[in-house]
Amino acid sequence: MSSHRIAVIGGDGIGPEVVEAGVQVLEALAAVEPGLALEFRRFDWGSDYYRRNGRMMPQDGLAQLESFDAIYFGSVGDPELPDDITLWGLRLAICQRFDQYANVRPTRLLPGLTSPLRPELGRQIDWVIVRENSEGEYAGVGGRAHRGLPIEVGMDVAVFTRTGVERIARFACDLALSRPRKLLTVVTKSNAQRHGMVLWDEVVREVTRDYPGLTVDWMLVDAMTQRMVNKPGSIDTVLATNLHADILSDLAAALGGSLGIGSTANVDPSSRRPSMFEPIHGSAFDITGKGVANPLGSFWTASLMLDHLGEQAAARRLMSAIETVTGRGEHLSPDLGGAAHTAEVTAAVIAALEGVNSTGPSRLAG
Ligand SMILES: NC(=O)c1ccc[n+]([C@@H]2O[C@H](COP(=O)([O-])OP(=O)(O)OC[C@H]3O[C@@H](n4cnc5c(N)ncnc54)[C@H](O)[C@@H]3O)[C@@H](O)[C@H]2O)c1
Ligand SMILES: O=C(O)[C@H](O)[C@@H](O)C(=O)O
Ligand SMILES: [K+]
Ligand SMILES: [Mn+2]
Repeated sequence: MSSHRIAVIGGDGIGPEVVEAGVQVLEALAAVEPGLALEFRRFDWGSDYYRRNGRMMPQDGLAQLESFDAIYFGSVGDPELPDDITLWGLRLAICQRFDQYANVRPTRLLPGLTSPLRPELGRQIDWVIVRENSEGEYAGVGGRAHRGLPIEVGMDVAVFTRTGVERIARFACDLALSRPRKLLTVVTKSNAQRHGMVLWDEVVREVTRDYPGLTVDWMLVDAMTQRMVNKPGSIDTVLATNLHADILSDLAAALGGSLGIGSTANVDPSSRRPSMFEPIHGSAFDITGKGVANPLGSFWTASLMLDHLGEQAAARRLMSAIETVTGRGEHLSPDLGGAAHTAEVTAAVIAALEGVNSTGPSRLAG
């Protein structure tokens, strides 16, 4: 039985809190799931590492990660450091250099959770957002000049390449086709952005022609937000640019109950490099260190990681343990309207994994 080697990068803020909870859950899962073996190696990279070393990860950081089967990630971002330094120094450095160009963000209203939408609408949420994860508004192309002068300029150039659009469109079409509704909504803003977004439209349209079994519709990104709120049941798989999908997926997670449950897979579909799995939220400075961060997003992404590693039975078992806990509603964190701490939610999911009846908050609090 071969063991999956997982690089663990908790990062900053609540990242280490939810990722350590996730490692506990994965270790408990490996103990009960026949044939599942996981090996974890932790990397203390992030903002504290930056304060000590002047960089977010070592110079050979990517080389160190390359041999792992997957990366399990928390978040980056620190109140004392510029967000662009932290994000580009760690998360984007990994996503871009490992060419994890497909970012997959599922949202479903889990049993027992309450959507801020009316109940009949909330129940309809079952989406996967595919985020282009290598270029677009996050290409990193641009610059600053004439600093401090009245003519100072700052530019971020959104970059769309035929190759980049084509490969993510194919990925989204394949994913949409694998889901029962075979429905893809393509998000754009080609009314205002008349070069890159028009190329996006043209190339996506060409690719969708190869998928006659797929129903495809198109939305401008602003109107997409109201469709998510007003007609959630009309949406299944969504393809959007790097920035548009970043924004839409926080909205999606919130509509599904909380940003704390949003999960994501940063995938290199060629499998040449490890893919990276993380909750979609950030460092959450307002709750860091309080022990109340919702770990369910990091558990859900752990399930995505298992699925990616070919461990479908284990992935399903973890997901159903998460759903057992949300369905019972006894161990929900404050963002979901409960009072449970991270450790209690974690213990409840572990108990559900082991098939043990959870006996209530007091025992699990210990
Ligand atoms: N992928 C990443 O690592 C990533 C993602 C988003 C933001 N960030 C960074 O994180 C920092 C903070 O960003 P922000 O405040 O815009 O977004 P955020 O996601 O950190 O927090 C937004 C709000 O959601 C709440 N929240 C988030 N996750 C939660 C959880 N698991 N349980 C309960 N509540 C939760 C927070 O308490 C906060 O009120 C910034 O430095 C930003 O750059 C990093
Ligand atoms: O823009 C960012 O900070 C990141 O994309 C982050 O928000 C994410 O969703 O991963
Ligand atoms: K994150
Ligand atoms: Mn985001």
